[in-house]
Amino acid sequence: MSISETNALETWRNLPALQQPDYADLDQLRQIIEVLRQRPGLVFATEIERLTKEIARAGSGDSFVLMGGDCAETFASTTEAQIRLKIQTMLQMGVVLSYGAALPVVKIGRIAGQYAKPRTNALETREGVSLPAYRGDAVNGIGFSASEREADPARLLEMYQHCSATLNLMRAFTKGGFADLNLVHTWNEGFTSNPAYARYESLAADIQRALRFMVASGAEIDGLKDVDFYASHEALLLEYESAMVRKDPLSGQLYNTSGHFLWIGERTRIPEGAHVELLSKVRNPIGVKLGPTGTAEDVLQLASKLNPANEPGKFTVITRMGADKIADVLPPVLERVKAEGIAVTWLTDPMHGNTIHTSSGIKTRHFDTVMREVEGFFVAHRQVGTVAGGLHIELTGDDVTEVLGGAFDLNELDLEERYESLVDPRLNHQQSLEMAFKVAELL
Ligand SMILES: O=C[C@H](O)[C@H](O)COP(=O)(O)O
Ligand SMILES: C=C(OP(=O)(O)O)C(=O)O
Ligand SMILES: [Mn+2]
Repeated sequence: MSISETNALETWRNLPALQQPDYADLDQLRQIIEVLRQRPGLVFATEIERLTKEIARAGSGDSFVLMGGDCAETFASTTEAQIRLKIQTMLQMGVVLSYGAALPVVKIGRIAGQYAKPRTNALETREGVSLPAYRGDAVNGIGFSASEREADPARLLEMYQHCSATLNLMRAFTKGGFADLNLVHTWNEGFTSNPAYARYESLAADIQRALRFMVASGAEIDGLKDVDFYASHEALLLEYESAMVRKDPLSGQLYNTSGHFLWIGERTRIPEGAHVELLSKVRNPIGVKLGPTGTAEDVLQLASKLNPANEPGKFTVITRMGADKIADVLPPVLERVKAEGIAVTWLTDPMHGNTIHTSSGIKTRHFDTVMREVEGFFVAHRQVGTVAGGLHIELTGDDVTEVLGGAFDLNELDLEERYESLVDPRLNHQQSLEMAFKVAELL
């Protein structure tokens, strides 16, 4: 990029930037940012443009978006097994949703970049000692010591490497034959065998019968051998996100190559803030979270900054209002946005408005409450005549015990068994599949 193009990207620096790390060594930060600027982009313009078109289709009801993954990826979880199980879970959910609802499913991981977290409190206090809160592996360490909690710019480069390794595996899994629909029955391998998977097995058997029938009828089914799987994360760390912007040599347009889809969180989505400013400069499809205090006016202002041309697929709103509030808060927002003719693809995040703490202080959510928000989302859209475009959830492919309820009816004691998330509780593999079956019914 030329100097003037780089400067035009820097306007965010003059605006309020919330939730940024407090780096002690700014020289080191600048050096690392320079290195990142020289690194190859992680994702590519053609993939990003294809995703925008796919999200536009979801916005008009011709497909459905499934966006999911960890609340916070960690460097330690960049293992083949963990990445594979996460992708496998998403692929399985995609099959359940698309076969169940007869709709194509656009699969987008919260993956290969989801390493930075906004926090409610800047400090964490334990036994009278206060230290900076953990803000994700991209910023500092989870250990409760002053040195671990110090924001370290070198972690940005480390994150780039983890993203790159994750994307490499993701591309191999989804383009290298693993995602072949003919192998749909094998996707349960690696998960502990238990009766709750019977429903998936029987769906897989149906699909294979259908495929055999298609082959016998002479149909071309090569397209089933690989899938498009996209990467998304919250674009929180402005230094990193701006360092990953590249000019596409073919079109001359700017893309944030840190991920295909980027969203701005509930805490940082101020229309005149730095996050919106930076992301308004790139071609990527952009999402914003909208919590219970969000208004139609917020959506309209954000749309005019992030999608001034009103291009379908470019602007997504991810509502996370809480199961008890969605019925009151969402319909008026949908009415007004519809009346103004603004192109929005609407997703539901039924996790973040429904976080609770158990009596022993564990952060969790209940599967039934989460499902109630999903139902409220479908009801609101049906009522207003807008399109419920997809689902945004926190999940893992591992058999963790972080969310209450589900087919095994996990209780508060179970949460102590296998709680691994460093920030928010995730649906485990079986709860994720269960949700996919339930959402397929709603569709
Ligand atoms: O993932 C979302 C937020 O980072 C998270 O919910 C904030 O959690 P906190 O309230 O524990 O800071
Ligand atoms: C921080 C998150 O959500 P929100 O901005 O909606 O609170 C998240 O998705 O992890
Ligand atoms: Mn979260």
